Amino acid sequence: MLNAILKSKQREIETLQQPERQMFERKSLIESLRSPVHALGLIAEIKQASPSKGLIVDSINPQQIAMDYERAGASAISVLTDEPFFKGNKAYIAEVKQAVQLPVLRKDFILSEQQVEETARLGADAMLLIAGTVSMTKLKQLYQEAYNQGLECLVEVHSAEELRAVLLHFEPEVIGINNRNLNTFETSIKQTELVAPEVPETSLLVSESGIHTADDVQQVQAAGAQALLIGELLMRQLDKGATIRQLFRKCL
Ligand SMILES: O=P(O)(O)OC[C@@H](O)[C@@H](O)c1c[nH]c2ccccc12
Repeated sequence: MLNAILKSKQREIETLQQPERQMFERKSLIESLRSPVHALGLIAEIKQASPSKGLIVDSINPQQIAMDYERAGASAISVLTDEPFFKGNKAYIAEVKQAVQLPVLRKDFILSEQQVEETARLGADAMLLIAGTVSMTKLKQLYQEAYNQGLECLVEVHSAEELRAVLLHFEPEVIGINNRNLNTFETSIKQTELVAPEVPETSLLVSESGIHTADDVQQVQAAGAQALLIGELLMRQLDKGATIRQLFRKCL
């Protein structure tokens, strides 16, 4: 599946036209994650569909969801912008920036410098970089280009091997351990326990995907996660605030 997504993304990049630059006040992802409202930082995601789950909700109002997340004490909003596989939209970035004060992370498959520039123009504060999708040399170049454009990055790995390869090239400020294997879609929060010991002390550690219960949250916190990235569970729940409070109830 990942290969199909990357192929489609390459074609998209070939015809990419730079959008007009949106002007918003930049908000720092890392600063927000380091001063959480709840026991851990929370990146709450706006995601209508995914290749593993299909349609998650029938329709979405990104501004309303972002405001609900903000009120519920989220630290940042993750916005899917990939259309073919996640039913996202690039315009959601500006819509969400207009609606809330939180930093906005662009979630897409960023493979080229043009997309980094596009991300800055769309008004995002930060973007996702996935270690399993490009060479390590390219990953480092994209990371540097992002910071040149004033964007922060969440660098995502799935395995300890991937993380080690990244660390040979650079030390990301924010590291995400994706509990979901993007090739098989298998999700296990044990992945965070497995990989966390190899994350440098100076990097902020985010546990991503498959987090559904207060036990899950307690488990990844014990493993060393400083923040969570949650999509599906929050998208399915009408009362975001109650769901988030429930999730943190077993944390210190
Ligand atoms: O919906 P979940 O299981 O809570 O997962 C959220 C997020 O981690 C997931 O959407 C994600 C993680 N890495 C990605 C890369 C691309 C697209 C999406 C993702």
